[in-house]
Amino acid sequence: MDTEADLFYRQIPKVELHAHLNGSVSFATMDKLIARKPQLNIESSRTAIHSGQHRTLSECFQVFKVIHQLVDSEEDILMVAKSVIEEFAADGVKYLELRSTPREETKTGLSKRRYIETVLEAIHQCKQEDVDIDVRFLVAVDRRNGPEVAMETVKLAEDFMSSSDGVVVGLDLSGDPTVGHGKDLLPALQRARNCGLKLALHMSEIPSQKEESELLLDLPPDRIGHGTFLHPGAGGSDSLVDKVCKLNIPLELCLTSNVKGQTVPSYDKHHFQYWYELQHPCVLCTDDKGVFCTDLSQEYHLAASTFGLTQDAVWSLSQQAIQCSFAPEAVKQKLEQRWAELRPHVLH
Ligand SMILES: CNc1ncnc2c1ncn2[C@@H]1O[C@H](COP(=O)(O)O)[C@@H](O)[C@H]1O
Ligand SMILES: [Zn+2]
Repeated sequence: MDTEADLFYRQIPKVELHAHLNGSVSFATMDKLIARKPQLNIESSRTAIHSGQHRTLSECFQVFKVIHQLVDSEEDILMVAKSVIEEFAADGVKYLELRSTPREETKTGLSKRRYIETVLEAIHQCKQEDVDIDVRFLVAVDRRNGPEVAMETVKLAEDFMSSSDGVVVGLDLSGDPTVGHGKDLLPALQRARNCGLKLALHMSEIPSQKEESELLLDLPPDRIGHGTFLHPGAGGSDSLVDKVCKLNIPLELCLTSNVKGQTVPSYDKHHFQYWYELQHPCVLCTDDKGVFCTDLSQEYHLAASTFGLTQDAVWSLSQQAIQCSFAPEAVKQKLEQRWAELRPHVLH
């Protein structure tokens, strides 16, 4: 273990822009949830993919189903959200955009509105407790649930955008990419865009989504999640790459998630290299730090060691992420200032 290098990656201030709440639950929190619900008889080995292990992407979605059984009440969501925020802060994340799919649970009387309110309450409590991190929220649309639910979710997000004091900033499109087609969700996404919600869309996470990505890019999104198969070398096209470049749409890249989920064969084949060489804005993210057993420091470390990035380059990468966030300009400026102050303490 190279502990000095580990320290460097932990010490750099970081911005996390792609983190699914229920995929980010740590082992420690998972153990608490399992102990709360012994009747479910769930083993902790079913809620995470450990080092060296791989799963197909569809197996990853089975893992989320298990986690959703464990997180099904206001009490659970509050605990999970608070712990996840504290863990990101402890890892040196200064600005976090958390995303989550509002769920209704008849068993516990949870409504989608209460779901979002509870996440916002967790964010509020962390702020009150002076946890050193600025947290915003993206309401997530699970593509599997179809156009009506997507529209209903957008309307909820709209309500919260105006009532949450700037905490709800955007909309995420995620869920199993093999299910449904983005064209059916365009009216909902268009509406979200028109009312001022920022769009962070999972795109081309699997090879068969070329046509869908063309359509989604015409919205256009404000950020792209993964984009693994956009470029010609991966079966995408020049036209897709040209659109992304012309519109300068940042990519959220999640190395461990893609390798463990087997959409990328190995770290050195990750599309980070392609886009980084084009000098396109790339933001390293964790996706699901709990499920994939990682954290943001580790993702920076992995990118640096795989692609030979200098400490200066790593610093620039983390700093550039500020401008890719959905934070208001004043917050971005404060973060830039923070980075400038910390630089001499971290870079030698
Ligand atoms: C691995 N790649 C991925 N691709 C697509 N969607 C993903 C994902 N990882 C997570 N999610 C989405 O996030 C949900 C879990 O968090 P929340 O319950 O919303 O907090 C999953 O059910 C899925 O919809
Ligand atoms: Zn994701």
